[in-house]
Amino acid sequence: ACQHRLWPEIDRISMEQLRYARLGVGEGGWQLFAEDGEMKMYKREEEVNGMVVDPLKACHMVRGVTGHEMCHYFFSPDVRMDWETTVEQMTVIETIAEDTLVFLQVHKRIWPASQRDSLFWSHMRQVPDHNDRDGHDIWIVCNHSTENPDFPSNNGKFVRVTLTVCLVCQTFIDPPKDGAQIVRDNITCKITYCSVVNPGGWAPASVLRAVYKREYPKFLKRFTAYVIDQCKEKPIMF
Ligand SMILES: O=S(=O)(CCO)c1ccc(-c2ccc(C3CCCC3)c([C@@H]3C[C@@H]3c3ccccn3)c2)cc1
Repeated sequence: ACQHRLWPEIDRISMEQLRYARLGVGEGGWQLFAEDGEMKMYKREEEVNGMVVDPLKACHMVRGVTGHEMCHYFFSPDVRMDWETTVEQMTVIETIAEDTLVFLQVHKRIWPASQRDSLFWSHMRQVPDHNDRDGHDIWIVCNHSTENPDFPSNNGKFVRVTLTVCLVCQTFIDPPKDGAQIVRDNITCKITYCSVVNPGGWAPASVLRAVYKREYPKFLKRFTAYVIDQCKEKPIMF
């Protein structure tokens, strides 16, 4: 992967997104728009050329899974269609490395907007976390739009969205008493999910904002429930 032409961009954007995810929501005009238990969703209202591109930042605490497990299932193409209900087709068009893939996805049409597709590299990485006492690393998956001459955007069929998404997960362990073995009940995963999606072509602001408001909470709740369900009978992947 390190000699691939995209590697410098992949490395830079992934680390930028890690820093961005770890910034609090105290400053920068974030407004809380959805809450569900431990999950808090914030957005900023932004438009580019009259198109809604509202950045999103979601913070969540999930008990019983590790950050490695959360990122593993988010990254894996094999299980994508099991939890990602807003995607109609998903293809891996390039394998840059075992932790770096290029996806082409066709998203379900959201009336009255025209149907969208997305083409993005996806990179998973473990990052040592210096200021974390119990020494558990941070896992990140970063998805960022890219181009590929074999799959030109606006090929007449779909409008190509551009996106930058990151899932940053940190594992916290509440060690059991008397040195007993760690079980899932002793584990909590702190998730920060950030996303900026540019619709790539005009769509009514009111429709897009309603879609964002409805779809993001559903998406994150469904994904985290899926990971909990997949992991509960399996050995812990730290
Ligand atoms: O986290 S991921 O990388 C997981 C891999 O699939 C990812 C998540 C979401 C998208 C996405 C793509 C298109 C659209 C819209 C834009 C105009 C018409 C379609 C949206 C809007 C934000 C709303 C939305 C949010 C969540 C789920 C579906 N819809 C989101 C892409 C990738």
